[in-house]
Amino acid sequence: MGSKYGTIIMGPAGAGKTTFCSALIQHLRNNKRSCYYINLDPAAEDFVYEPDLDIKELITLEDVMEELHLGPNGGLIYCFEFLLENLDFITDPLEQVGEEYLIIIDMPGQIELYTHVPIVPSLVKALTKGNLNISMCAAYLLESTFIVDRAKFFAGTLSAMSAMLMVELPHVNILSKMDLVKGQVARKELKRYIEPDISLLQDVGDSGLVYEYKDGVDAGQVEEVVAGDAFGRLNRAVGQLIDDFSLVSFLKLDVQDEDSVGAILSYIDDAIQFHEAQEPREPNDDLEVEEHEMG
Ligand SMILES: Nc1nc2c(ncn2[C@@H]2O[C@H](COP(=O)(O)OP(=O)(O)OP(=O)(O)O)[C@@H](O)[C@H]2O)c(=O)[nH]1
Repeated sequence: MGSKYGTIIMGPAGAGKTTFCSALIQHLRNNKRSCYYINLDPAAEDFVYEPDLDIKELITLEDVMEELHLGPNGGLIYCFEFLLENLDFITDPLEQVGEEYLIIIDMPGQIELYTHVPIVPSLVKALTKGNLNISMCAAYLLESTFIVDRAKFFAGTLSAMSAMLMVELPHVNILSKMDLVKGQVARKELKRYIEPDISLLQDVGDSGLVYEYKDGVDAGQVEEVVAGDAFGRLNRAVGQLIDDFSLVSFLKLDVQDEDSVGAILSYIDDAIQFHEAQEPREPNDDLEVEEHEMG
């Protein structure tokens, strides 16, 4: 079975997707592995590594907004609908990509593309089924700085869960920008976010406090949260939902640390079963197959 392997990098705007792609490409190069980098953000401009395939060669957000008088979000949806109508733009070049490559797809940050409209699910289906049959996982990034606001962190966790359910791929969830989480209290508390602990939400309701880790320093008690009963009940219900499904846990990413990038790559490799396919075949394997077919 010939196959192809890839990962689609998703997450909210500014979560560090493109930065992670660059770190991943660098790490793959250091380890003499090949990759095929695709940019699907029709507004992205600055890349450390030039993409092998860039949606801007097909359509740009700037042109769409100007010619069709659309805003940035409507324009982005249009760009993706256009891509879906011209899928050979992406499928044709991918036909040529060998199984030793890791295909990396860098997505835009508008999460409505995964959660509100079935655009990304349709794209994923086209890549993972049919001729291409790419073994693919999603890497979903959420900023670790979100932990300054627990409700925001859980909202982010919910959107990760929603994306998981929509795209139906194995998911690797990542807390990015770990270099910004400093200070002992922050590090200690972080464990409760890696496997989201719903009592964190309860704590907010009970104490009425949130903590700010400003520039990595614990700034302590900075804000009163008016946690009315209804808000508290909603938080608990959302927390319970996340807990019941036990779907979301996070890996920590520090892009400056090669080991951290390597660790995440090994989760991605496992999710897409990359290494199983790369194992060298014994010379006799082919013989056995032939004998079996003949017999
Ligand atoms: N300190 C720190 N900053 C980071 C890290 N990763 C990304 N950034 C910064 O965060 C900002 C956004 O990073 P990007 O990689 O462009 O994020 P993105 O998710 O691709 O953004 P969109 O494509 O706009 O959704 C940039 O200013 C980066 O320099 C990180 O690990 N640590």
